[in-house]
Amino acid sequence: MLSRSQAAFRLRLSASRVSIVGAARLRPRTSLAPVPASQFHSSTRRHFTAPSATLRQSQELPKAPFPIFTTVNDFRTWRKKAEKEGKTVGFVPTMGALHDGHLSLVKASLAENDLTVVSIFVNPAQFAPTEDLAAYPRTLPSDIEALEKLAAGSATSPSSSSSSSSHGGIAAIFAPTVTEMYPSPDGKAFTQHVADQVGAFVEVHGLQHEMEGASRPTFFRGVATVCTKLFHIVAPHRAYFGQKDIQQAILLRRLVLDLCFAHPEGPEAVRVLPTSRDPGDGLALSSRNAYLTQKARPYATALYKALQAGQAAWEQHVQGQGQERVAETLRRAREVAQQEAERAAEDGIQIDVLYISLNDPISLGSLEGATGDGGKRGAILSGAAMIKDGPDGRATRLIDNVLLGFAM
Ligand SMILES: Nc1ncnc2c1ncn2[C@@H]1O[C@H](COP(=O)(O)OP(=O)(O)OP(=O)(O)O)[C@@H](O)[C@H]1O
Ligand SMILES: CC(C)(CO)[C@@H](O)C(=O)[O-]
Ligand code: BAL
Repeated sequence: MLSRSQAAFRLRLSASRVSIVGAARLRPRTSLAPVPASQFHSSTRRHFTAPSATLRQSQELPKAPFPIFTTVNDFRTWRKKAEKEGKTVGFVPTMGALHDGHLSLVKASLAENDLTVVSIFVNPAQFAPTEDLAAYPRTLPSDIEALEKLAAGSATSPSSSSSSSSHGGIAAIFAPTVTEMYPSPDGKAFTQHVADQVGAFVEVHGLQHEMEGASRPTFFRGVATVCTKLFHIVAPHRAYFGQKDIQQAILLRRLVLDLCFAHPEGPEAVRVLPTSRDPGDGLALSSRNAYLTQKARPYATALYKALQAGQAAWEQHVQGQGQERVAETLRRAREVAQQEAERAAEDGIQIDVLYISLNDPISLGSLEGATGDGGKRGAILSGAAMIKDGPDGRATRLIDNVLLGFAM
């Protein structure tokens, strides 16, 4: 948790204009329509104003007062300067399409660090070939705008001309290309087919196939791999993640512990912030919520309602035997999920609950039917659901969780 004293850094305002370092094909987008990952950006141009057609288009990008680096080398040059100046660096890895949940992580980083780096990279390695890599929202201009607004709100004093200086603490965006993150000396394009991949990949055994991992078997391999790369490149003192992706956070803490990462500085430096929710109905904010139709949106809270019902059962059964409490928690959550799915179906909205699971917060092992202490050190009640507007509608995959009897 952040202490007040840690939050007391004086943040500095930079008046410099946007500089997209190493960026070429950034293009303004006004909707969430899909853009192929390869089109997002490429290679080596050094200045925003370079006279290529694609760069001219990119002048419509909001004028951000922090640099946007697309190459590892350019980013490292900046990072070395920050190091020399003795600045602490907080890091918020994202896949873009920023919402208030992401911004809550940025705010936490601003409060604890001199400089904050945000990465925006839709990581192909964590998407199975059947998943939504191509359709994933890519909204760089509005992401920059959101960060700029946030920074302007938190700026407290004018900056120096230091090259690692920041605007309200937001110092840099790292938005690399796929080839920058997955270099290919043999010239082969990155493949999402794990069996055909060549090169170094990172796995966290025992944690990567539970819960979400059962439903997305190669997901955490992709996350651990990209976060290893990002941690090496950004070299943050602290990194910020959301509870919404609780398994990811737990697995990354274990990765940092087991592989002796110096940056972030140990598992506790992997900060986990509470899930930001829609203030109206509690739906967990998620970039994928943009896929929901207007008609489906009110039903998207089915999972959260189910988890809340499970949480209430957990709290009511404090005196029960471990297994009784576990069973009742799951029974209630699944019952409400079923009721919510039936209610949605009456209105033509299809909800498929992929799993509702109760797991140990350290081993991530399932507590269901287990002979252990039935959640004495707390439990994660989590789930995933597909929601579809009509039989031919596009499916939106939602996840959510509540923490029972422990905090991150
Ligand atoms: N509602 C939220 N509250 C707090 N943190 C969040 C929330 N949603 C996402 N995050 C965190 O933001 C970081 C980047 O997540 P990501 O860019 O994948 O966004 P997302 O909304 O989770 O997208 P997706 O639709 O892919 O699940 C992760 O650490 C994630 O846990
Ligand atoms: C951590 C992450 C940025 C890695 O791609 C992603 O899994 C996410 O956004 O949660
Ligand atoms: N935050 C989770 C990213 C993903 O679903 O790929």
